[in-house]
Amino acid sequence: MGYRVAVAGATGAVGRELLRILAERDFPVDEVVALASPRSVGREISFGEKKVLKVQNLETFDFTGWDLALFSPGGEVSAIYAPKAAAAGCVVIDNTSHFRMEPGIPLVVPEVNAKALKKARRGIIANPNCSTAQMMVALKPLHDLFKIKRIVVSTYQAVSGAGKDGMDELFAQTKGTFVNDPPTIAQFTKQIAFNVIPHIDRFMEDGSTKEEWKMAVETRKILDPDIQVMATCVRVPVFIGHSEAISIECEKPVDLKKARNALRKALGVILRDEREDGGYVTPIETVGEDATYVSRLRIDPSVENGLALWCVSDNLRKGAALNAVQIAESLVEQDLLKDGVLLPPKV
Ligand SMILES: NC(=O)C1=CN([C@@H]2O[C@H](COP(=O)(O)OP(=O)(O)OC[C@H]3O[C@@H](n4cnc5c(N)ncnc54)[C@H](OP(=O)(O)O)[C@@H]3O)[C@@H](O)[C@H]2O)C=CC1
Ligand SMILES: N[C@@H](CC(=O)OP(=O)(O)O)C(=O)O
Repeated sequence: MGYRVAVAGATGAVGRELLRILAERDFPVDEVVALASPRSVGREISFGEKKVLKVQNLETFDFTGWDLALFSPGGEVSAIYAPKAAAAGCVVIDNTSHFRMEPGIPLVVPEVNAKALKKARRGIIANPNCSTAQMMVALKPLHDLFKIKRIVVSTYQAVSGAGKDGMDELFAQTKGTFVNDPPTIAQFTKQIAFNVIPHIDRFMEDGSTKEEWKMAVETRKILDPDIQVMATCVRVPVFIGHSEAISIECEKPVDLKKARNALRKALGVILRDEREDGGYVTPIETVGEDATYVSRLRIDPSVENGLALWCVSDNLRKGAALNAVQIAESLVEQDLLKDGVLLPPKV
C-alpha cells in the first residue's frame, strides 16, 4: 500500500531535494502533489526519472484524503497551513523552525530519538535545524559512551541554508567580482563571496543569534535536557554542505579508541580520520550524500574529559529533506502513519 504525499515548498532548495529523495528511496507513494506559492502555480517540476508534476497553490489546496505532507515553505507559511493540513487528517512533517519547541510536537532525528514520534499529539512533527541535525547524529554515540555535559561548536554554514536565493547571491557576487561589478547584497548582511559572516538568523537580546539559540534548545530537546551548548554560527561562501568544529566536555573519562569504534558503528555516521594530508572530509565531498562525516577526532587537553571533532554533512539532505523522509519512513516502520494515531490539532 502507498501513501498520498504532498510536498509544500516544492520549488525551493529543500522542496526539490524532498522530491528527489522520496523518489530515490522508493518511499511508498500512490500519488504526489507539489505545492508552492501562487507565483509558481502551473510550473513543472520533476519527480523521479519519469514523472513531471504541475505545481499547485498551497493556499487553496484541500488536504482532505492526503496521508502525509512534507512542509518547507518558510516558518510563517507553515504556521498557517501545517495546522490546517493536520486538521484535515494529514500528518505533517515540518522543516521550518516554527513548531520545533512546542509541547506535543516531537523534534526528531531518527538515528537519535525515533521513539519520540510516538508522543506526537497534534498531527505535526518537526524536523530540526540543519546544523543541529548533523551534530546530533555525530554526538549521539559519544553521548551514549561518555555522557556529554557541554558542547562548544563553531559552524561553517553553506549559503544553501538561506534557500535558492542565497545560492544565487553567492553565484552572482562571485561572477561579478571577476568583471568588477559591485556586489548586490540582499540575502546576507554583507558580501558573502570571498568572505565569512558571523551572523545567521536574527539577533537575540543576549547577543547570540537565533541560529545559535536553536542549536542549544534543539540539542536539549533531542539528545538530553541537561547539556549546555555554546554555538557560534557563521555563513561561509560554500554552496552546499555545513561544517562544524565541535568540542565536547563529558562526565566520564573519554577514550579515543572507544570513541572511534562507536562512531564506526553508528547509524548515519562515516568516520574518515586518517591524520594525514586529505584524510578528512570537506563540504564539497558531502554534496548529494546521506551520511554525516566525522574527521579530526582528538582529545581536547584543555578540559577534563574533553574531545574535539570536525563534522560535515549535506545541509539540504541530512539537515533537511533526508531527515524529513527518514521521519516518514520511521512513522511507517512504527505503524504510526494511520488515522487516529497522530491526533489532529484543534484549529
Ligand atoms: N535550506 C536549508 O538548509 C534548510 C531549510 N529549512 C527550512 O525550510 C524552509 C524552506 O527553505 P528553502 O527550501 O531553503 O527555501 P527556498 O527559498 O529555496 O524555498 C522556499 C519555498 O517556499 C515556497 N513559499 C514561499 N512563500 C510561500 C507561500 N506564501 N505559500 C506557499 N509556498 C511558499 C516557495 O515557493 P515559490 O517558489 O512559489 O516562491 C519555495 O517553494 C525554511 O523555512 C527553512 O527554515 C530547514 C532546515 C534546513
Ligand atoms: N538557518 C539555516 C537553515 C534554516 O533555515 O534553518 P531553520 O529551519 O532552523 O530556520 C541556515 O541558514 O543554514
